[in-house]
Amino acid sequence: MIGPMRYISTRGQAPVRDFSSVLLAGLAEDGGLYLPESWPEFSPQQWRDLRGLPYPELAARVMAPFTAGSIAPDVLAGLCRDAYAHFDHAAIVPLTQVEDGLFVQELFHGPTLAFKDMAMQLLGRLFDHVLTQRGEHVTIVGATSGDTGSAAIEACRGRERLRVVILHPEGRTSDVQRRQMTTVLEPNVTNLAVQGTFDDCQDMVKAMFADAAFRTDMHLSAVNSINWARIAAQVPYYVYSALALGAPDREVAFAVPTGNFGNVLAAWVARQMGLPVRALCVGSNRNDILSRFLNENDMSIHGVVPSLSPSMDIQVSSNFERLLFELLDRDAEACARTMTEFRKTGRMHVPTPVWDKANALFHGVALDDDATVAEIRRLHAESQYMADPHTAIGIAAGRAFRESGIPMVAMATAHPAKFPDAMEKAIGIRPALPEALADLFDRPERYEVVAADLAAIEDRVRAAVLKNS
Ligand SMILES: Cc1ncc(COP(=O)(O)O)c(C=O)c1O
Ligand SMILES: N[C@@H](CCOP(=O)(O)O)C(=O)O
Repeated sequence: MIGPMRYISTRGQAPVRDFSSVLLAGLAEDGGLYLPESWPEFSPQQWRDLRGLPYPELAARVMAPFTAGSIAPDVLAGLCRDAYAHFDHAAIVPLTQVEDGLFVQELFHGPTLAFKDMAMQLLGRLFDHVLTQRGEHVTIVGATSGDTGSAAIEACRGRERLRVVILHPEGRTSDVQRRQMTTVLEPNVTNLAVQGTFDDCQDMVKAMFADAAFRTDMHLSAVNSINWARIAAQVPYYVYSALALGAPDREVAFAVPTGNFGNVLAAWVARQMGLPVRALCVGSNRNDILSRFLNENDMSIHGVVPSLSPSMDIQVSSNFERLLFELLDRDAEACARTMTEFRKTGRMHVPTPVWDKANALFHGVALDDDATVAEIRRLHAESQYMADPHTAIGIAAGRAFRESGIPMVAMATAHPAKFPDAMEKAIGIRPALPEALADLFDRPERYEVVAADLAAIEDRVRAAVLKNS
């Protein structure tokens, strides 16, 4: 019997909540991010008992401590079965070996061809379940650099209790990514192309949450990884691959192409739960703030530059705050102070003992576009593996820190067909979209271009709510 899980904010000034309330709240009222009051731990035998389970069942068992007190275990198991029923691979998250000691775990077998479906397909169903129980509606506002948006739209389209407004940076996603969002014409879906970067979109979302009256009136909720439920739903695939490679009786390491720090944070959560994780390798593109932090203790914002891996064109990685809170021994005041200072000055430099703690586990590697192209080419030639630009960066990061006897699992976060221009540049092949998306470029699009201006964006959200009331 598991006790109810309670959630606290990284900034210490928001109400303590249960899982369902955290799901609906998204961001904490003090601007912080929710995380569990204490970390649930699995014993080695409890890990072993999960070996060989079908993915949906494993996911429900791994997530159960996080939803305890809010969602009954059999309900969660049913939602997980439903969420992963239409993935196009029997294993859901298949594992492939590409080199000696180096494995790739494919997380892109869901409907929008990116790892975001792993959490979002479940979140759509969790929202429906909790909102139906409470007789409520919410307005989801989300920021995307390309993949979160389409996964959220796909998971929420047509759901009666949800309206979804997605902000993407105009002209900074791939055409496939944009069309996956803008060709969905259900009335509960609104797409805004913001004249700015992903960081501007994310700042607009956070500013809407900080506008207390607007937040309450619009019943705002979030599907970005600022929402704890997103992180919780990303933990199980790390468990799945670790168990397949010998955990808990053998250590494993993970390599994760990183932008908003949500995916790699989920791996860190698995470690907090007792999974033997030796190392976490963070791959960045030329927007290399995270690898600069890990290598030089320099988290200074340089401005976002477009790259061949647009989903990682990010400088302010929201989820780093959850790690920082832990690195600061859960001192919420210090965490709030550090984050406020970071946003004011654009720089963060943490005390050396804190930085050392991060470095004991995390390693950072940055690849520019030329190195990314070279890595895609190398993988294709030497391992006959077709990696999209994000995945290639993760694999390169993993190779840089591979240790003998410790399997390194690199996360394949998107299908190469989402980035045909980059793939053509690297290997001369434009990977075809799967059948379900074959006519994507013939479908009509609907979106509005807006300035990165809070009042203008709040107006569009109000209009979307009115349309769907
Ligand atoms: C394909 C792809 N890879 C990697 C990332 C980075 O993941 P995270 O933001 O969780 O660090 C993203 C965006 O989030 C993505 O869409
Ligand atoms: N790369 C993401 C950016 C948002 O990340 P999230 O995990 O916080 O939703 C995207 O593709 O939109």
